[in-house]
Amino acid sequence: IYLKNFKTSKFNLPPSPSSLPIIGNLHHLSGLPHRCFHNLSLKYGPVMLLRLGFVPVVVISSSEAAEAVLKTHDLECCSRPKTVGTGKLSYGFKDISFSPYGAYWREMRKIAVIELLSLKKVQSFRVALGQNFHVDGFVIDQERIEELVTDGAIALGTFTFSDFFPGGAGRFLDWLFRRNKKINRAFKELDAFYQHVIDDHLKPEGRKNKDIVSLLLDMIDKEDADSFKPSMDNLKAIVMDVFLAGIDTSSITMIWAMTELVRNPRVMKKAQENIRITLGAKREKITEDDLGKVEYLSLIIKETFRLHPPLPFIIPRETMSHIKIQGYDIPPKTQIQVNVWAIGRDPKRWTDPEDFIPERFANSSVDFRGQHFELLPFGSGRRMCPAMPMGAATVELGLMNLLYFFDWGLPDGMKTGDIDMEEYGTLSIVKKVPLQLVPLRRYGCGVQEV
Ligand code: HEM
Repeated sequence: IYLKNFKTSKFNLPPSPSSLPIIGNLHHLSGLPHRCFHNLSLKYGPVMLLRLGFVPVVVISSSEAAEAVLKTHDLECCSRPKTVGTGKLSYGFKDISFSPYGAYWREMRKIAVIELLSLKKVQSFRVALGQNFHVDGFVIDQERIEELVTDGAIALGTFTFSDFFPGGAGRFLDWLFRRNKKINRAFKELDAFYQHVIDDHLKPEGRKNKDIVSLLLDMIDKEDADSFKPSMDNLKAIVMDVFLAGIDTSSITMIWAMTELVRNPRVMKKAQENIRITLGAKREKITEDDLGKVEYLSLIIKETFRLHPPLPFIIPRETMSHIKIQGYDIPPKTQIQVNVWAIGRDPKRWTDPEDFIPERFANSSVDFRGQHFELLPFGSGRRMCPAMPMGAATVELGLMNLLYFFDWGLPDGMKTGDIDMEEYGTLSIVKKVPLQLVPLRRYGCGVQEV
């Protein structure tokens, strides 16, 4: 498996006059791919070609090239490549995130945007999952649920040999090295969990809950012949999207935000002062009505998304026809990986790119809604995250609660310099060593030592 400078690839028309240097054998490249490709892009440019087996993969690492893919050529780049892992966990591409572009995806996405993921549904979604965590007799408890989110996200991002060597050879290697084992195990447990959630909703008292699952069950029951009728597999596939794409991404962002705040006491202090002054003393509760009130918190969230986008490569795209990106020819069926992590740390775009400085967004119109290609945590274009308002609101509400009600410190003997920043994961990137914080004082209704 070789990584080549894209300029030297056979896709480049007219052919590049330069020779065909091989940058390196993948075995010699160390670190997680988003970091590794960031370093390579600084040397070789923002558009690179990677060959994985028989599959050409183009890696994009600048805001200009990302704009060309996600805006100028959005329609030609809005399908998704199929992998064994995504196919298995999405019940044969019956979800929204991994289904190829076409009529089926359009139908599912419409339902998601109109019915399921609008901001007013945040509350009902939360209640639905909360109830189902604690049903007696079901082996999956809160702790296992948390692990399942991680295992599922890892299975989605796991590559098998068949993904890059289609046909018998790939299948044989997968069988030999048991590459599908983890994917199948995660699928089995997740499927049992979704089934349990559905069974619970089918009980008379469960149907009263107007949440994402009961909405889909209502659609299955509908007699109307003209409207789209999801199957049980559709339903489970969408619950998979919500469960893995939704929960994982928001919690990862909150953890990285708290990590950066503890490492940067000046920012933490300013954030808490801003939140407490804006919301007033003696609050018992902070709710959705408080969203958008604290300007400095919105800067912190942008800065967290810049340095730690939970999906460092947005979900991969696949070209559907021939396109040209910055003068390079890219044929159909090429996988495109947009490295938003690298774009967020591009030294040409950001001053002191590695430092956590929320103030860089003050007096700036740059936000994460898919119109500014230097900050793309939710992607952009037709396949952009349909739940962006819900995802951003969940992060803001979580942080506001943590920062208003508590002062935070590190466990005894630990200094800010000791906080481990290592990352871990395949599709979504989490903090490898769990963040440990100690609540020191409680605010609201009088200050108390904890
Ligand atoms: C902080 C929170 C979140 C982040 C950073 C995030 C990020 C993303 C990204 C980068 C994509 C791919 C976009 C592209 O290809 O251009 C995506 C797609 C998607 N996200 Fe999110 N997401 C978040 C929250 C959520 C939540 C809460 C849900 C569901 C409840 C959700 C459901 C989806 C779905 C269904 C897709 C696939 C869209 C499609 O392929 O048409 N996401 N998300």
